[in-house]
Amino acid sequence: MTLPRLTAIPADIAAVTDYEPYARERLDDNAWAYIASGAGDEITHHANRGAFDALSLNARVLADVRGGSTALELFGQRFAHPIMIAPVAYQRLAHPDGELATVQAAAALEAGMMVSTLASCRLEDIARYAGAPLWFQLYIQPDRGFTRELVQRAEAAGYSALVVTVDAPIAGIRNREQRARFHLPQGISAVNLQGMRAPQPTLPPGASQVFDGLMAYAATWKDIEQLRGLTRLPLILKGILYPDDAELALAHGVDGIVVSNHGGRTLDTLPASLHALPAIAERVAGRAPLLLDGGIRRGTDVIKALALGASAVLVGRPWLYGLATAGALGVAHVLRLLRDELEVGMALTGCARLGDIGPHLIHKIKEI
Ligand SMILES: Cc1cc2nc3c(=O)[nH]c(=O)nc-3n(C[C@H](O)[C@H](O)[C@H](O)COP(=O)(O)O)c2cc1C
Ligand SMILES: CC(C)CC(=O)C(=O)O
Repeated sequence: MTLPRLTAIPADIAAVTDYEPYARERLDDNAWAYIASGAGDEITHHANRGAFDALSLNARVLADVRGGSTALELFGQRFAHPIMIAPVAYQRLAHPDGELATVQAAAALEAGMMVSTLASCRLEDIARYAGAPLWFQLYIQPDRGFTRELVQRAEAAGYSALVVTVDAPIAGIRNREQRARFHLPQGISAVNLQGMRAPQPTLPPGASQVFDGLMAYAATWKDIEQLRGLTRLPLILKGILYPDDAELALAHGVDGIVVSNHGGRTLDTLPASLHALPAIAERVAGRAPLLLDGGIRRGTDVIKALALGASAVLVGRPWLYGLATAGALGVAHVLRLLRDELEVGMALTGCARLGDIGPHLIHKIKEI
């Protein structure tokens, strides 16, 4: 038995993590296994949080922060704050209104939003509610002609950047999903992929199901080169953790990078995304904006990510739990909490602008 959605926010939801138990009571075991889980032993999923908790901030006192602002510009687009809605598949698993509720909350809170290729609502319907930049997250499909059409549909609907997720050419080993026998319930599907041909490679005897089957049509750098030629939209790669890949991305004309381990849902034991960020920031050296996701649960986490080289962050599960608990209201509240916490954190670290946040804010224990 699952509980009904809330229509008002109770006082005991004071931080975004307070939504998790509320969401659990409102989702069945099937949806919960998909939404909350990570890959394998969930080591990376937990490491994402641990990395933020292990860093301390330096306070700065008596700074004049009047007139301060969290605004920024990315790829020529203006954002009121650097907290974005990460692409998340099948949001109707969390709430019947799915992505339509999320985009309305994002619009109200002026949050940029990335819409998944695997959205459970039509990308054109979602775009109607956009209030801040809406970016399309692309999973390159085995049918490359269909992939091109999808990009053209997103462009025509007004999406203002293309975020190609490159870290999940095949699903990770999701044991929690397997144990719960996760399946998409009837009526929830990747509606934007309707009509696509799904080529089935015939495997010669002895061939590998993974290398020759599941990976037979996986994207490579060649596809990024082709996409670069296909679209004038800013092209961002999501799921880079290794500096050499960041370098390759730039060499292929990519405009931005999301440092991400997919919320710990692809390869378990990858490093925490926060730990991967400094080496990538060093290699990229300001040639393209970096975004980061994985484990952001507090405004202070946003400050830590920006201090280590990110320009903005993406948030996944927290607002999904808000969506499951109270629909658009819950998503909006999660965004509000994070933005308020960011402003308080900036004020207490003496930062009037995002540009004032830098490595000096990360506390280093002096060796004695
Ligand atoms: C239920 C769920 C579905 C996801 N679906 C997608 C997706 O379709 N495309 C994608 O690029 N990332 C997807 N992600 C990963 C998120 O975009 C993001 O990288 C991750 O959730 C960030 O970590 P966090 O949940 O700790 O904030 C998904 C994450 C979750 C939790
Ligand atoms: C099919 C999956 C790879 C979709 C996804 O991105 C996720 O569940 O994290």
